[in-house]
Amino acid sequence: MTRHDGAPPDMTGAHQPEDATVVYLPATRTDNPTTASPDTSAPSAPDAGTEVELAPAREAFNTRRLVPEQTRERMAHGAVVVAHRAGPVVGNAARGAGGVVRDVARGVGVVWARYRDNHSAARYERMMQAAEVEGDHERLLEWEARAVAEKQRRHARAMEWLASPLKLVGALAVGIASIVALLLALGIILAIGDGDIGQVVAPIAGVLEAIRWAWWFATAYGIFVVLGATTLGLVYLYRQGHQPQATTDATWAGPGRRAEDRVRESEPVTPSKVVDALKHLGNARLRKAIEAMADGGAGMLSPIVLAGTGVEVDVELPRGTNTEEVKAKRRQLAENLDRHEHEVFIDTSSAARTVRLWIADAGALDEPIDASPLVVDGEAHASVHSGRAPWGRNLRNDPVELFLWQMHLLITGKSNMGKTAALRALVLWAAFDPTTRFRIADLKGLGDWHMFKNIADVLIEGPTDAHVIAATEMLEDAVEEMDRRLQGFDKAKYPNGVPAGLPGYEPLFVIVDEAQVAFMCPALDEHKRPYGGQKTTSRYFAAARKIHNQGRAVNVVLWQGTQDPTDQNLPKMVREGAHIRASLHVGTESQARMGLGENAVNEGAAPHELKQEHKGTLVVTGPGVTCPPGKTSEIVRTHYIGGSEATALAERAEQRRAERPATEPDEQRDLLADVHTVLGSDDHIRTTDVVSRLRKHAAHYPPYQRLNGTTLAEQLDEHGVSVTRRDGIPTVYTERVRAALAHREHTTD
Ligand SMILES: Nc1ncnc2c1ncn2[C@@H]1O[C@H](COP(=O)(O)OP(=O)(O)OP(=O)(O)O)[C@@H](O)[C@H]1O
Repeated sequence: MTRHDGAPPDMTGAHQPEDATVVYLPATRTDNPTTASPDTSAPSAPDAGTEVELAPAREAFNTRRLVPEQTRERMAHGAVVVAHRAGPVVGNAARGAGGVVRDVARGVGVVWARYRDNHSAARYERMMQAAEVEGDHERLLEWEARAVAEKQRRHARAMEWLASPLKLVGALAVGIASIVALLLALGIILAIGDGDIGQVVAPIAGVLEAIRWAWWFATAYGIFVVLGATTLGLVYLYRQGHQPQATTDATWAGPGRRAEDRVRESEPVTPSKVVDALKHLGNARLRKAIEAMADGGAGMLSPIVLAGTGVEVDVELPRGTNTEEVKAKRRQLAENLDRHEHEVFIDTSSAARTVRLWIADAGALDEPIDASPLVVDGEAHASVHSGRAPWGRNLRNDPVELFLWQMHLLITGKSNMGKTAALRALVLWAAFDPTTRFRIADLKGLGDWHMFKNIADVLIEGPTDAHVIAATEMLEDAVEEMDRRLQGFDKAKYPNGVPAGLPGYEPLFVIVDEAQVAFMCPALDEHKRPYGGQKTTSRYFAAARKIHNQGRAVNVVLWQGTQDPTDQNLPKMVREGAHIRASLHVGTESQARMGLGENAVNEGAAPHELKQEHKGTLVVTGPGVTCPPGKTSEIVRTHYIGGSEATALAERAEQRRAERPATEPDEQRDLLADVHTVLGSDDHIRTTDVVSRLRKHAAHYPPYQRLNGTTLAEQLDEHGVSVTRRDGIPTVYTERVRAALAHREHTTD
């Protein structure tokens, strides 16, 4: 427990004579007692303050000497309150009158500001500004919608007012006519009853008399009524201006402060502050239990320790309260600690009935983190089998590295939160391992993955159905490769499974960014099977499932990045198939559950509580992730590797891969002859089917393993075989291959 330096010994209460009843209080009034610094509350010299009795505060002091900070803050508060109350007693009359006038004037300001607030869009503007500053876009949109609705309501009311004078005159005329008729009817009844015709107008005369009297009263005594009403009004204004909120509430007094003008104060997190924040969580049982503690709650806390860009403290909750109650009040707790909600994390500690609070330094999470070691280290090496990919830093600022060997991966998040960058950072690292192979489909196609053009065996870039079809075929080819590996595996020789570095079993990463595009693709193949969708007939879905089920053991893994997960664009079976699951900011808790799984969210993972402005910050869970003790997920602020840095890294990775000792056979195969062989008795076959037959035909010939439909078409073209579309699908015709072979034979003879 730390103490504020420089606190005079008598302020702790320990050295004060027990009969002392006087302390010195600062003369300066502090408007915000909770933020009064210890120095202002701690009197240093008698002449600096006003002498007043403070027995109750002193008593409180003695009972809380174990928490000096807390006590001193309370003293500060007490001092302010007492000094404030003592003001009128010690002040002179002139100062008192001046104060009253000031308070009345301030009251006018308060009432006017309140009126304006209630009758203009000012409140909405203010809330929108606050939401914007906090980056809370959902709240911003909500207030925007409310502002529009309010403007419409006002407009409708103004239009009603325009039509109202006519209506008012009409209503008045009808009202007067009805009253006159009523009075006449009454007069007639009286006249009949009394047998006196003069009574007919008597009720009307009575009413006129009453009006005359009221006029006389108003002219004779109206001045008193006016004086009385004015006095009441002034008293009301004085009370409004006199309330402390009049000076502290920026919205209703003085010129309005814009939310962004407010400087955020990163006050140190002291034990007293934490206890006070817990006490004011709005949980009566917790408050009462803290108040009943002899040490004022200090015993609940572990020492507050520095933890990365914030501090960490364990709180052992009193009996009768539970950790869930505190976790549910995260926003309140954060605000009590002068932090944003996203700057406070509450975990259940391994100790019973104990929560672990991590409280960021105010604004610290908005700062970018350092560059990736991959960028900084010019000599970067990687081994997916034994190494870990540097990804970012956790909230405690410790490096986070992922173990990726034989791991399927899924990254989800709202658009533009950094999903591609986070996924690409891992792929870039893996590319530094020369044994790795990549097949990449970027279903956005804006060049985010273009730097892999010389590294990946397959690179598909684009968002159309044709690109989805190519991506699906890429997955299906990977399934074939997986099957080949499974069937060709020598179980007798390798009883412990595929060893690292086994030729033909190189780590193959099948990567699909923007995978939601594939699931949502409506295209059908010639057999009316859909490429997209979530049914077992869906080709993309089926291939993804197969890789998830069996790929890991033979080093074929699927890494997918997908936007805004839903059951439609990310079917349950596919998301559950990933070993490592990461989520950047998503809109709702149910999306967080889709991204990370039920368990992780049940145990506290909350990517939906990340903020929109925290790009690149994600929650990750899975076996390849090192999590804090007792936790199943970790919050990571990922290193950002931008496009040009990624390009430079990819070039370096290319060089490293080129330095790899040649393991490829010197064998040179005859493409034209091989294509002719695999075409067999077919007249024509789709280009991608030719590729897959070639891969099978010469399974250990790397150039065929790297082929795709486009590169095959290019190479066949060099041999004089043109690939043309049949029903929109690139197709190889046997006749053309045969003709090219004949032509070659003829020309070489
Ligand atoms: N780790 C990071 N730190 C800081 N900023 C980042 C980080 N990652 C991404 N960004 C910012 O977010 C922007 C979007 O990144 P990225 O393209 O990776 O997002 P995305 O989620 O893949 O978007 P979309 O789904 O719309 O394609 C980047 O241009 C960059 O400005």
